[in-house]
Amino acid sequence: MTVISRVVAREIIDSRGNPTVEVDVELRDGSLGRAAVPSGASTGAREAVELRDGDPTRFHGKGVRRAVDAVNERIADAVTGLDAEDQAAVDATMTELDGTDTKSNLGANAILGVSLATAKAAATAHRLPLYRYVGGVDARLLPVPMMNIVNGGAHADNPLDFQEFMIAPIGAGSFAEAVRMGSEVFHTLRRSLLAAGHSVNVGDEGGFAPDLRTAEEALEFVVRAVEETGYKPGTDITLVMDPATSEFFRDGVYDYTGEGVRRTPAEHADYLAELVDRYPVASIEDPMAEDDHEGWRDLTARLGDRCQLTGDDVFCTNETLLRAGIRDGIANSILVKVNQIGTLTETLATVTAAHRAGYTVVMSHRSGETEDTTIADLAVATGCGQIKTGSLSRSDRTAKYNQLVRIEEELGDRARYAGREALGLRR
Ligand SMILES: O=C(O)[C@@H](CO)OP(=O)(O)O
Ligand SMILES: [Mg+2]
Repeated sequence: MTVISRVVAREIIDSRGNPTVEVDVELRDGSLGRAAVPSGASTGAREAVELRDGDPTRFHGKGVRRAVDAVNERIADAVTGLDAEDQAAVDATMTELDGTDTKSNLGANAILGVSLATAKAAATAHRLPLYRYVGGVDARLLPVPMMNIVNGGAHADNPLDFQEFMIAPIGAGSFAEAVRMGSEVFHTLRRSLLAAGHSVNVGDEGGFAPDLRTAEEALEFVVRAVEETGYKPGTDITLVMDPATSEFFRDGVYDYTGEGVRRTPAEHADYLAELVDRYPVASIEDPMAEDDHEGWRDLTARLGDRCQLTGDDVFCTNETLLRAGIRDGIANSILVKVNQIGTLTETLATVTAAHRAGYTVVMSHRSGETEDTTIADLAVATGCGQIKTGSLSRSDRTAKYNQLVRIEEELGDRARYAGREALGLRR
């Protein structure tokens, strides 16, 4: 009874006020799956293509009517009658219909909406929560949240060159406790920023966007907020950064425009190593730019045994790019974003390839999000042990944290909180 009987897409609004695709997949037994598609701002060059209309008279050219039409007029016909339980077949049907390597024909936003809604519909038909339908009986590991409390880069209009400064409550006893700890630090930070005369307006992912210039200034504020809240930096709560360096790697140098400094790849690596020495930073995402493979290799050899180095733009959740990186000694971890690759099947294949190679996996949101909480379930389903889904002040972000609180409650005694081991932390 898990045969797909109806597929409908529509244009909805995301957390930045931009249009995005939402898809309903209905099965013959009446089960409904609904999924909304996220969207990035600092995107990797090799991500699957998000189809936008380019018509300046609607949504300043950002409309997704073409992607919605692709679902309603082409994908719906192709997948109606297929078994929603056969996720791989549904996803393969769409990628074949698309016919390109980048999903630029139908749009990765169109394809992903159908892919995720199909899984959700099948889960509903089986009366299973999504995390258990996808992950099976062993899906009971709650991820360490990486909570983004200071925003910069492409996600805010302050001068900070680095995009994200996060806290990860590795010492919590449960996910709910991790959320409480994060929320407490968030409010302490708010007070101390205000006391120092800074704005406490927030950026795209809900972290504060104060007028700071250097990573050191941001890290000082965050470490102090952790301490003032009563937690031990590095033990109870560790720090995570996403400098999103592809955004400021130009002509072979790292161009810190906010700070007013240009660093060669070697100087930039020295700088990151210094930050790791001076602050309890356990994980850095995109420390090197997507095109700076040499820099990536050198940094991995230099810092990889004491810091999680997570590839976002460099891998784009793409199994082929990941395998090349594994072969070349790039990174020791991968950020996984469903819309970078465009189907659930390919996402899961990338997670499996990473785990087989001993790479850690961080499930991630995009800077443009909706109330959809699929990634919370996927973090538990894959047992990856880490999720990055923004701050504690916007519903598009808290929706994921709250879903994980519910999952933990539902699992009861079976739930385990990933804790410090999830980041590959041995020290
Ligand atoms: O760089 C990132 O990791 C993401 C999410 O935080 O940002 P965006 O969705 O803008 O690519
Ligand atoms: Mg990133």
